Amino acid sequence: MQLKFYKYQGAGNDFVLIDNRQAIDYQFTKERVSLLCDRRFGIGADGLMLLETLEGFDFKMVYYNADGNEGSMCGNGGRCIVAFAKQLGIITDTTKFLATDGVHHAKISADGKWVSLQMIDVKEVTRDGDAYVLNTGSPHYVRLATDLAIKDVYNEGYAIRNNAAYKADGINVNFTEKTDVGYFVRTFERGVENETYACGTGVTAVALAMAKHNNQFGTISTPIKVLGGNLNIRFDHDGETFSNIFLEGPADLVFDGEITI
Ligand SMILES: N[C@H](CCC[C@H](N)C(=O)O)C(=O)O
Repeated sequence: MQLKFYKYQGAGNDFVLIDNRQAIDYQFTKERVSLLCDRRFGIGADGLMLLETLEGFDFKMVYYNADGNEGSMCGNGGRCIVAFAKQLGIITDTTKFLATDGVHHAKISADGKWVSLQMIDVKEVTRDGDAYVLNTGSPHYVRLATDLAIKDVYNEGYAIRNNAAYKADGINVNFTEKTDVGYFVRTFERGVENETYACGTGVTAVALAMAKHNNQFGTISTPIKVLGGNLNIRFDHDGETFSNIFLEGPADLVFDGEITI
């Protein structure tokens, strides 16, 4: 059978999107998803998403990591699926959808290429040595770094993701460095098991962790540069809770096609 797919990217974090409103008679097993996401044997992507119908919501987002495991929340994927919903004519400029971590609201520009996505509130930020650990829909480790442009993110990220504390459940590892206007971030992603060009829940985690690190309170806006582009995080911090968190950035359709499955 032929599977119609759409390939999107948000700041270089790329995804296969499938319109599953008609509930395709096909099991998206771990093996099948990892093959579809394989850059040599398949379409190639950091993750795969199904857009499904759900009463009370514009749609439901089902997210799989490139290794085929059903993942936790994906921020850039969330932004891309909002752009996909607009392209399909399901939404116009605002939306409410359900993802694995709960309800998300988002806004999309008239040209469909810029998405502001509300993320879940965050209350708990813990420490692991000099790093910060928090869950922004997915679990993240955030550590300040120097000379980030030439850092060995793959090997250092791999070592942290696979150490005794994180090996079983995995974690996404973010390294960050201050820039003139905000932060530069590079991320080793669980489920891709490699560095990606951007990670939405990861840059969100960095923005929150740095607000805590720098004792910043009130309404904060943090521009973040990643390998694949630029993102912005807006949020409120009252000293205990991070709320009204918005991840903002580009989302683009790259191509669409059909693949024999
Ligand atoms: N790329 C994603 C993160 C996917 C989450 C995944 N790597 C996991 O924790 O299972 C993002 O933009 O937030």
